[in-house]
Amino acid sequence: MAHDGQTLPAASPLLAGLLDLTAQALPEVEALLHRGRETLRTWVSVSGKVSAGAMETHQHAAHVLSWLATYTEALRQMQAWALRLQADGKFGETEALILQIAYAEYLNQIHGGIPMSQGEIARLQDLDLSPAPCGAAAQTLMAQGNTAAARAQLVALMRDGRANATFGATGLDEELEMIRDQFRRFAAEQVAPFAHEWHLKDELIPMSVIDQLAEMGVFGLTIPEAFGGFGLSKASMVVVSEELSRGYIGVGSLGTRSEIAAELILCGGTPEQKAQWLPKLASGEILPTAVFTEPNTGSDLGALRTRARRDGDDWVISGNKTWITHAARTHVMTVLARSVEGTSDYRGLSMFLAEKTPGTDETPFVDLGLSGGEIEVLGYRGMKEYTVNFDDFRVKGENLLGGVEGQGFKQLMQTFESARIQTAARAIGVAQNALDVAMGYAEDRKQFGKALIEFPRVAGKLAMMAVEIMVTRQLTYFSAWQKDHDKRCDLEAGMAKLLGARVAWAAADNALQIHGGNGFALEYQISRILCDARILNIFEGAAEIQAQVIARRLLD
Ligand SMILES: Cc1cc2nc3c(=O)[nH]c(=O)nc-3n(C[C@H](O)[C@H](O)[C@H](O)COP(=O)(O)OP(=O)(O)OC[C@H]3O[C@@H](n4cnc5c(N)ncnc54)[C@H](O)[C@@H]3O)c2cc1C
Repeated sequence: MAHDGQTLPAASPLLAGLLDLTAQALPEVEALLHRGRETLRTWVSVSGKVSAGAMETHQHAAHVLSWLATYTEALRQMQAWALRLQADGKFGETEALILQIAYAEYLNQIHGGIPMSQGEIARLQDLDLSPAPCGAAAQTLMAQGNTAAARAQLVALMRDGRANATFGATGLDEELEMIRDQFRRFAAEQVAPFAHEWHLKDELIPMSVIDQLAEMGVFGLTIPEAFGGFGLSKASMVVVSEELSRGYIGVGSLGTRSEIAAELILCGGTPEQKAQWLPKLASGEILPTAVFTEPNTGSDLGALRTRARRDGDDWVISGNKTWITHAARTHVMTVLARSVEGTSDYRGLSMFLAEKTPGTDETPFVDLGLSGGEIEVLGYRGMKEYTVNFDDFRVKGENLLGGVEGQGFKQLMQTFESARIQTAARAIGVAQNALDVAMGYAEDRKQFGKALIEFPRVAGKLAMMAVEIMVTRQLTYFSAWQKDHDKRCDLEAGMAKLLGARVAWAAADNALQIHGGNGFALEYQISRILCDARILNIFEGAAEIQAQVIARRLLD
């Protein structure tokens, strides 16, 4: 039944006039953000410009601002989602409870402290914003929105709706939901039953799975039709990544490298490079890998030291790279290396499309000038990570991306929006996977004569997972929508990734807690999901770097 936010049965935990309350609370948060931004601006400005040194001195405050901005955007998108659903007659009780709990919880956290990580709380006083005035609507939401009764009712509805793909309508159109169904079925049948064994045995995802994904068009989803792709939206890429990651993060991440390589070539490649590489990337005939990080250079990529020098028509690359995912099977490496003599910053970097002979698990590297080995890891297995050493490794002259030197860092930055949206989608998938298994366990396991899900502390965890998953979804879908409409979305994509990583980790940790001792047993899937969730805060811009980038953009 559609819920109009005005009329309610007497015993409902829903607040009367919910959409009016949220509409009134939102501008207050926006005003708070505005004040915080101006405060930070005065702290970090030197001669009217943002000073990098001052930003570092005030790093904690800057990151508080980033989290405040992320929560503000999340609440804005939740309101927009609710209004769209209401207009379509789809704003039911589940969606209303999710909106209400999200607003209540995030408003309370904004005023009481936002967890940036477990031990680091973003407080308004860090931006000289305390005490913040709060209107009647916000006060009502904060006091009566996220109640035990609201969480219990949401979980009751979730139990009734377990067959549904998502808890609460996503607000996406029918075509995207059909894509979701297709990939959800695939993940449930071909991925989820095997993922834990691949993880425990540290095996590469079978090529048969990759071949099926290629047939389903995963690698060419967003590549234009003119280059052999499907030319679909980034929103479709989000839905596919969500559902594949819900089966297993390794499978949901197979497309990441293709997405990065395709974006690099689409944005920065010559017409010949586009014609040569894009159709093969789209079909999955070639699997790319991203080769950026070095043992001494991770977050500060601009400082990397791997060298590329001209030798006749060719380039010759020397240096050590690390943490290269799926490096064994790859056919082409997008390598960031320093080609401009006498430089030590991002301006001297160039991007190369370095061809590699695909290796095997036993012999990952067979080409002359290329060596390396597997890095054993906690989670995010299935593609494996490798050190890759270049020792006078030859790359054809025509494989310098765009045919111009010194553009590599800029070219890479152009891929950040898509890569971060895709990583946020992976985080949603992992969080949803955690919720799925936790809910199943909490239904089946009995203590004190009842199913665990009957206990408020257990149900409350499940409710908060569902709420935060929807919040991250809406932020991610918004970023994808912006991207699909040619609007700049680095800020929103960064926020979605930042929040998504925290939400996935919290969901996995709480899901493990619901499993009690069994959650600690390798045999149970949740042990894997916890390890898989942990990576999301590290790669594609570590949480601290993401917050730094967001803060810097907020001051533009
Ligand atoms: C499983 C896995 C897969 C990966 N796959 C790939 C891949 O395919 N290709 C590739 O090129 N790379 C890959 N990476 C590398 C990944 O991108 C880096 O690990 C990441 O960029 C962080 O770099 P780092 O590990 O060197 O950490 P560091 O840069 O050393 O950072 C360590 C910590 O310090 C913090 N920190 C650093 N600088 C600052 C600052 N200025 N202010 C505040 N805090 C700061 C960071 O946020 C982090 O918490 C992968 C990594 C992992 C673990």
